[in-house]
Amino acid sequence: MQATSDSPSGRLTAIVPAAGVGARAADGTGPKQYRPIAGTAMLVHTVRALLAEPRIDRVLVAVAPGDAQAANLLAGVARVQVLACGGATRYDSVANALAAAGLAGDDWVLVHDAARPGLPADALAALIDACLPDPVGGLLALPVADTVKRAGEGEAAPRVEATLSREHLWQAQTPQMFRAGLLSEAFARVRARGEAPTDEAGAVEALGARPLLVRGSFANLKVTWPQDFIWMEKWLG
Ligand SMILES: Nc1ccn([C@@H]2O[C@H](COP(=O)(O)OP(=O)(O)OP(=O)(O)O)[C@@H](O)[C@H]2O)c(=O)n1
Ligand SMILES: C[C@](O)(CO)[C@H](O)COP(=O)(O)O
Repeated sequence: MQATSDSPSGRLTAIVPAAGVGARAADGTGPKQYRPIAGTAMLVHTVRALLAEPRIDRVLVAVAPGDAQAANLLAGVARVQVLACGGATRYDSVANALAAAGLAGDDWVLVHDAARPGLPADALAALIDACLPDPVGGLLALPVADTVKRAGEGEAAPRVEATLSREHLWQAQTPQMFRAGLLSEAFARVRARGEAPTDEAGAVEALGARPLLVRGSFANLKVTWPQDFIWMEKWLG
């Protein structure tokens, strides 16, 4: 499956992985990206946040094969295309969408989780401003603010095994923005090693490159647990 593109080289394409099942947020109503938040499906909030940025030329939404919900929700929305190319992991879904996107090596790709509907416009603009002149690209992230504990393994009631230093630690968010050529090369490298990194920066790091860390926002929370919906409802409502 190939996404149609009239983008000249150097343009910016967003890829939204939306093929997860949302096991940690499960409430029996299906994948979390379709659950309403303030009356609108999570995925629609996420796509709107990306479309509000004029430098994004098009948004490719990667859904599981056979999933018709995204296509129904986004039918007729300009600059949006739904691709039934989702895979077994987030990495597979993004890699499949990138392969289908038909991009030139120096086109930019901005990958953003469907599960982060609260992306603020200023954080997205700051990421693009920082990455466009950069040779590597980068990601939104937040410096770790809390004391970090490591728990012991296999315990019914987890107990602290160690307190770790939080110095220099950041929590990765999305979007993550890289040139299509660099990201394809990075994905090929990790695939050859039999790895499936949990974010795009992790793949780029495997090439020895050092992505930029651009300060994100708490509002850009990844909706993961049932209680995250309550907070996101307040932010988006
Ligand atoms: N095979 C997969 C798994 C995840 N994702 C997407 O990757 C993003 C981040 O993943 P996560 O929040 O972990 O979502 P789920 O995998 O759906 O959640 P869970 O791990 O709780 O099942 C989500 O937008 C999700 O839809 C995807 O496109 N393809
Ligand atoms: C990419 C990501 O949002 C960065 O924090 C995160 O890793 C995705 O979540 P997953 O649970 O690893 O799919």
